[in-house]
Amino acid sequence: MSGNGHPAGAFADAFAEEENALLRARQRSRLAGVRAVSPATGATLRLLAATACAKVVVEIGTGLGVSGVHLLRGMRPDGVLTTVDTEPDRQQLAREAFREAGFAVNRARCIPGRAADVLPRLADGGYDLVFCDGDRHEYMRYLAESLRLLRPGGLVCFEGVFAHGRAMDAAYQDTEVRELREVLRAVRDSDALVPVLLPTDDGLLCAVKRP
Ligand SMILES: C[S@@+](CC[C@H](N)C(=O)[O-])C[C@H]1O[C@@H](n2cnc3c(N)ncnc32)[C@H](O)[C@@H]1O
Repeated sequence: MSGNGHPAGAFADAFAEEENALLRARQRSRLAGVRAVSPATGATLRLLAATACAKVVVEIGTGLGVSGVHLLRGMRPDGVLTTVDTEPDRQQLAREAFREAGFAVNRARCIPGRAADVLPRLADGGYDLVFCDGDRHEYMRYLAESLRLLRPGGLVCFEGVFAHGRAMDAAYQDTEVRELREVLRAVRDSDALVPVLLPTDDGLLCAVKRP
């Protein structure tokens, strides 16, 4: 059963049929207690990276590399993934996953640190896709940075916006849920973005920056 507990989600995960390097990275994530994107979410990221012919992608929240392998699979063969995480030990294992998946070392640039410190150092308007899977409390900040980082026609994606069903249940009013609702509203209502909320696993909010 997939993370959202729906049989259709489990079917979509099985359809994604992950390779051995991904299965190993997923297993290492599980053992380390780090939540990785579901197979269907990974396949969605791969498709979006391919659709955008992505050459330069930013990921916030490297984890142990599951989403990174999916993104790299969809990107152009000369594309570079810049991936940020506060935990260098996790990034070391992510590098291992990229290597096992057959990607040359220069395809991924792992930057240790807090996204709020690292993102302002990245160049304006040059990125094809920004994938946000770091600190849920910082998603509004990631949105502002993404609008600056993305080229016209580039994509931003936020993982986990359902907060395991809490975001859509008015009974929940904790800070994280309120902040996620704020991101959902901001993306939906932005004149600069064309949004969609995909019900894969824990909710993947995506938007294209208007040219
Ligand atoms: C859900 S995991 C990422 C999983 C990964 N995207 C995958 O699917 O394999 C979230 C990661 O974000 C990192 N993180 C948390 N707060 C962060 C921050 N403020 N800046 C950068 N990374 C952060 C955590 O260390 C953790 O590895």
